[in-house]
Amino acid sequence: MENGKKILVAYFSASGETERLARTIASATGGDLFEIVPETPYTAADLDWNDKRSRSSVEMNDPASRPAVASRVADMDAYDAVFVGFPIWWYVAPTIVSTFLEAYDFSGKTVVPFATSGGSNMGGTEAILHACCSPATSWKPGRRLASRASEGEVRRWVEGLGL
Ligand SMILES: Cc1cc2nc3c(=O)[nH]c(=O)nc-3n(C[C@H](O)[C@H](O)[C@H](O)COP(=O)(O)O)c2cc1C
Repeated sequence: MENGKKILVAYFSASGETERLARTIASATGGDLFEIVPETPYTAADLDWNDKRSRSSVEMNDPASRPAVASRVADMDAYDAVFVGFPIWWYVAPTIVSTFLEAYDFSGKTVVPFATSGGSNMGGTEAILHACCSPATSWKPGRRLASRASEGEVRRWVEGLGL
């Protein structure tokens, strides 16, 4: 960023919408991108919310589920602020986002959640995700944005965060 803060934009995206927004945030902040890639990719059948037995339904019915992530951020220590993006699944973040947050120590860093969705807002997801981080994390209120939000809209939001 212009103030010299190093930004990471980490995101999970099953069908590309959150990835699009993550790229806009990275471009607006000069941040690095990191994709939270599942060790086992989600198939279309896995994402079927009409099927109670689909992988996403089973995982989201079990808040303790922690789907494995395929790789780690090489140098998390280098970052001052980490944006963490995801699609809203069943009104909250996919549990793989908890896997990601629990794998690092965010003490002294700022974490900013963001999401895309079919219309739902962040809802109760911030409390769930905040609890995955050390109490010494500076947590900023997150935001649901359109996946096609403009760089100007993203910049106005980021400026208001006071990073
Ligand atoms: C399993 C599943 C559950 C979803 N639940 C919700 C929901 O509760 N509310 C909502 O507005 N959208 C919901 N959606 C829609 C996604 O949040 C939306 O399509 C999102 O932009 C997809 O992002 P992605 O392409 O980065 O994966 C759900 C999608 C899936 C696959």
